[in-house]
Amino acid sequence: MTTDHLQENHVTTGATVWLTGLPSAGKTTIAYELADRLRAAGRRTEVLDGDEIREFLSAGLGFSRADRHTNVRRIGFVAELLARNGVTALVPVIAPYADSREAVRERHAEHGTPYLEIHVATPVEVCSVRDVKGLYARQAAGELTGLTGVDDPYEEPETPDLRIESQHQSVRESADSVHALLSERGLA
Ligand SMILES: Nc1ncnc2c1ncn2[C@@H]1O[C@H](COP(=O)(O)OS(=O)(=O)O)[C@@H](OP(=O)(O)O)[C@H]1O
Ligand SMILES: Nc1ncnc2c1ncn2[C@@H]1O[C@H](COP(=O)(O)OP(=O)(O)O)[C@@H](O)[C@H]1O
Repeated sequence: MTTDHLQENHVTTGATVWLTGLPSAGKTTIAYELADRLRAAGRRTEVLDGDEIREFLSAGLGFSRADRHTNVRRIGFVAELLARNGVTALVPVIAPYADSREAVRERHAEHGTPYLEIHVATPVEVCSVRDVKGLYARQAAGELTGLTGVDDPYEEPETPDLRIESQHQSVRESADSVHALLSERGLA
């Protein structure tokens, strides 16, 4: 018996798509828009939402460098497991430190699992106006410290697979560009 029928018009390879960027950059919005499309096309897809992960898998972790590193590595571990088993894992998580992102990339490489890094590169000036969760306002009011991109580091990816300037695009266009990249790589 051959497995040719599995290959015909049907992508069976999973992948991790990590959307990194500042709070309010557009990571979550793009991830859910893309998830809808991939599911409509019959792909198995999961969004590993940062807030949900922090409620369950990473309960108790804060926003220190060490805690963020632990959080990102845990999420990377789960994403790789999903991706290795045919799921497209979409990860809208800040991941502010280059070494944490590199650890996740290496883990995927060790297992031969496809990994794409998307930098949602919306400038802090735009993010702070969007301020979806009111974090920038709280930081400005002195009610919060250690906000990524304001008074906590964000190490920009130097060579992402794709950079999105969401301030110049609609949500649809941003999701299109990630979808196109997945298709180009034979992953959608
Ligand atoms: N101090 C500080 N800095 C940054 N972000 C903060 C902070 N406090 C709370 N939040 C909210 O938590 C979300 C970031 O957590 P993540 O698990 O996605 O990111 S990471 O651990 O920093 O990689 C992040 O979600 P997004 O806004 O979707 O990026 C914030 O809503
Ligand atoms: N091209 C775009 N891509 C993604 N979000 C956009 C875009 N243009 C405007 N937005 C808006 O920016 C906000 C981004 O919020 P969110 O996705 O929660 O950000 P993050 O997950 O990065 O914190 C949403 O209100 C969304 O509608």
